[in-house]
Amino acid sequence: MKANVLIIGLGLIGGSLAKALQRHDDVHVAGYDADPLTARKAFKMGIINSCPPSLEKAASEADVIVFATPVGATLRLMEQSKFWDLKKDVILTDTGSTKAQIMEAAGTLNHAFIGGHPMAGSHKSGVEAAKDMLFENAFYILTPAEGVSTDQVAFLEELLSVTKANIEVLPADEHDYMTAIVSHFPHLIAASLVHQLAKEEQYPFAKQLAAGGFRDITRIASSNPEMWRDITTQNNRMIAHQLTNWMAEMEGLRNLLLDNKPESIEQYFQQAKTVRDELPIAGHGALFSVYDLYVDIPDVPGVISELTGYLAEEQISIVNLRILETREDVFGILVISFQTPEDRERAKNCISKRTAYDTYIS
Ligand SMILES: NC(=O)c1ccc[n+]([C@@H]2O[C@H](COP(=O)([O-])OP(=O)(O)OC[C@H]3O[C@@H](n4cnc5c(N)ncnc54)[C@H](O)[C@@H]3O)[C@@H](O)[C@H]2O)c1
Ligand SMILES: O=C(O)C(=O)C[C@]1(C(=O)O)C=C[C@@H](O)C=C1
Repeated sequence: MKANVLIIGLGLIGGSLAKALQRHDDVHVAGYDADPLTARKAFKMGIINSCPPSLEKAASEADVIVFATPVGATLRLMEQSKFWDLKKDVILTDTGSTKAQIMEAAGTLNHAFIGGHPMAGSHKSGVEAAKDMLFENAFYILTPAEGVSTDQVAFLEELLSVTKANIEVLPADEHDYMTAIVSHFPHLIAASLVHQLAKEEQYPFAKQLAAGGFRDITRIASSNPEMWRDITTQNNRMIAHQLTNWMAEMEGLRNLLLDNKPESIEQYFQQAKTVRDELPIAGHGALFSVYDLYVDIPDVPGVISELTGYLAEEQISIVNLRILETREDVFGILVISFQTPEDRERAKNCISKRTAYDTYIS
């Protein structure tokens, strides 16, 4: 496909998208950042093909404009874009973690706007953290504004296909409700746990003891505060709704603690483990589904590398591997996950052809 793309904001997400777009033969990626040093760095790193000094001029030459800025800045840029001399059929899109306010603003624009949100990221920010494979296998949500044609959505989908993300169209309010559950509210919990540790005065040594568990659950508290300020203020109602649910959950948990019945406490953890273990594999995004193949393998060294070697020879990509600790109710012990049902079918045939191991689809 042929297109001039302008990415505004060349941090983790804009930089990663620019890198992925380099996979197209005929797509020119221009990059702009409020920080000129970032734009020059992105150009030197080969992430973008040009770094025009004038935002307005670059915008007027673009077929697609991507706002990859914190969502507060995106709203301001969308407002400014009303004064840009844009091509009539330009497509505007964004990468923001919130969608409702962005789509409300999109309704005031005179050009096609398709909201976007790749459900993948990191606590790291900046162009140095950009990765061309960041969005692979993650969901990439699109929220087309009213009046946007299916051809325009299809064009954007084709442009984004090189990210290898799973593109899904969703209404903005549903997007914001669900991301409040799986992304925005958990961010507040992570930050609050860190605050609770910071306030500990009786035993300051507790900070030194913070090991795997605390670090795992609070990793995201190290993210860019400006980005999370904007996400939180734009989606505050949905997040507050989750907080209300959480407080009720905590009240129940307090009663569980005060009752101190071992069976009830174990059951609470068991139920959480069951739900957590059954979540679609979180390859990159939280809303990501995979296709599992169960393989009954003997307990001898080298079996896993043998199997993955056969799959590699037949160019079948694996998304995840795990070993089940129980054989109850499942036939296999090694679970290999694939991105598509077709890959799983090819893998099943490959393993059946080249080994004596039984394979099952649950
Ligand atoms: N970080 C994540 O995990 C993640 C995941 C998915 C989506 N998002 C969303 O993508 C967007 C970008 O996030 P990021 O992680 O890349 O942030 P980032 O901090 O890594 O990069 C943002 C970039 O935008 C630039 N910028 C800020 N205001 C600007 C302006 N007015 N004009 C031009 N450039 C400006 C900054 O200089 C910076 O280079 C945000 O809206 C965020 O909500 C983030
Ligand atoms: O992995 C992380 O560090 C993230 O916080 C990524 C994460 C998320 O909450 O899952 C953060 C914000 C996004 O909009 C999408 C993805």
